[in-house]
Amino acid sequence: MDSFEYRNGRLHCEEVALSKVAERFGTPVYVYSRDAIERAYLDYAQALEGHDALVCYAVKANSNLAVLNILARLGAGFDIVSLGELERVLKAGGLPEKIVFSGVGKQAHEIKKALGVGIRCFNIESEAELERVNQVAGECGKIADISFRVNPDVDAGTHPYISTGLKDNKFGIAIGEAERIYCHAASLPYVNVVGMDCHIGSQLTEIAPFMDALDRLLMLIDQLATQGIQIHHLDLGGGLGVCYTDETPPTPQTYIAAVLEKLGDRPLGLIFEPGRSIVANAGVMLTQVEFLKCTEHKNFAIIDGAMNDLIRPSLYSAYQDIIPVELRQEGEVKAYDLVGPVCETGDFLGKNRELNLQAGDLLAVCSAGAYGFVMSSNYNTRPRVAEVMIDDGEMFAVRARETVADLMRGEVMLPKGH
Ligand SMILES: Cc1ncc(COP(=O)(O)O)c(C=O)c1O
Ligand SMILES: N[C@@H](CCCC[NH3+])C(=O)O
Repeated sequence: MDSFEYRNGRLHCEEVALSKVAERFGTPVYVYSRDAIERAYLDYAQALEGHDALVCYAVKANSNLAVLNILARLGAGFDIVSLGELERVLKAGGLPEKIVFSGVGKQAHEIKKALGVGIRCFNIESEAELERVNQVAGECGKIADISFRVNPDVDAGTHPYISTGLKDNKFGIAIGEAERIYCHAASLPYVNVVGMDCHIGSQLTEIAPFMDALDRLLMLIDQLATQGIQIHHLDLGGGLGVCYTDETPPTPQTYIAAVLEKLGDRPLGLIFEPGRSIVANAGVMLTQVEFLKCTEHKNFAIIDGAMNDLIRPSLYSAYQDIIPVELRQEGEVKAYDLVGPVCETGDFLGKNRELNLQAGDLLAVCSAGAYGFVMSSNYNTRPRVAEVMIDDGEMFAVRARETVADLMRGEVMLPKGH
């Protein structure tokens, strides 16, 4: 979290004191650093310089238009999984020819729109989906460039809920069936086989699983060549982990160097789809302590942020650092469970955290730039929070806080007499 540091005991995002952000926009609020996003993207782009390669940011990690626009201006491509994400990327200035479309359940209208704007490639995840893409493309009078997401059956060594490359997972086509399915695709009139992709899971902290998957895919690519099927690009998905607490994931440079070494002089284009490693540590969520509730058994700090604002701790038991926005000299450090106002026992952002707290204190939940706001909900009729971008010492509201009226928009009561 290089962009977030204490200056004279006050947590800053670059030159901006986070207490000022809370004062102006209220809490809870997500705060992102443009500089951190750019540096994380450039780590990938620079490591790939001189190669036929594209970095397609995984929009699902953080789809705020300002985030997408910052990346589009740097020339990034995008990995999307829905029509909504496609519309966002186009609105943010992303180029269709740099978009890859992933996901297990692409609907006909989504495929049609993506074909219409001319995306680069459909990452197909099943034979049924292949048939659908072929049919829709035929109806539109187009030929769709496709890749198959191959499930290499490797253990990514990550949390089971975010592991995707095992044969029990719903994602991709089984590696054992890939040759047959590729041959079938090659016989269809409205698809053009151009690539192969995989994504074995998220928050990987070792290179080995990526390399295992790569070995298996390269063998498959060679096997397909003997059938006359040429693979032009290999898309290795996302998945590179970040440091939430004490993890030491490989840097993009180390990971990419290992990939390039293994590829040698094969004439293969490369695509990466990083999400978390671009935005996680470029953001925090600020929350305020409402009450302290201390008993002889337990100390609770009841905060205004909840599981609906940031669900990772409740959903995956994920650990994210929670640190004070202003360091306090007086008072006493105690172990607190940091719990929100939502009516669920599972509503916590952190447990057993050693903190020196008073009601009214501001806290920053760290590494919240990825899978934070995007996974938030309106549970308990809680409006989704604001998002703020820090750029060059200035704060910009890049998403306004929802109002309760926003939440009721579109709802109607039954008419009288019913
Ligand atoms: C197909 C695909 N690509 C890319 C990503 C982004 O992954 P990460 O945020 O771990 O880089 C995901 C999510 O895990 C995904 O499912
Ligand atoms: N949402 C997950 C990661 C899933 C990645 C989606 N393919 C997380 O918060 O860690």
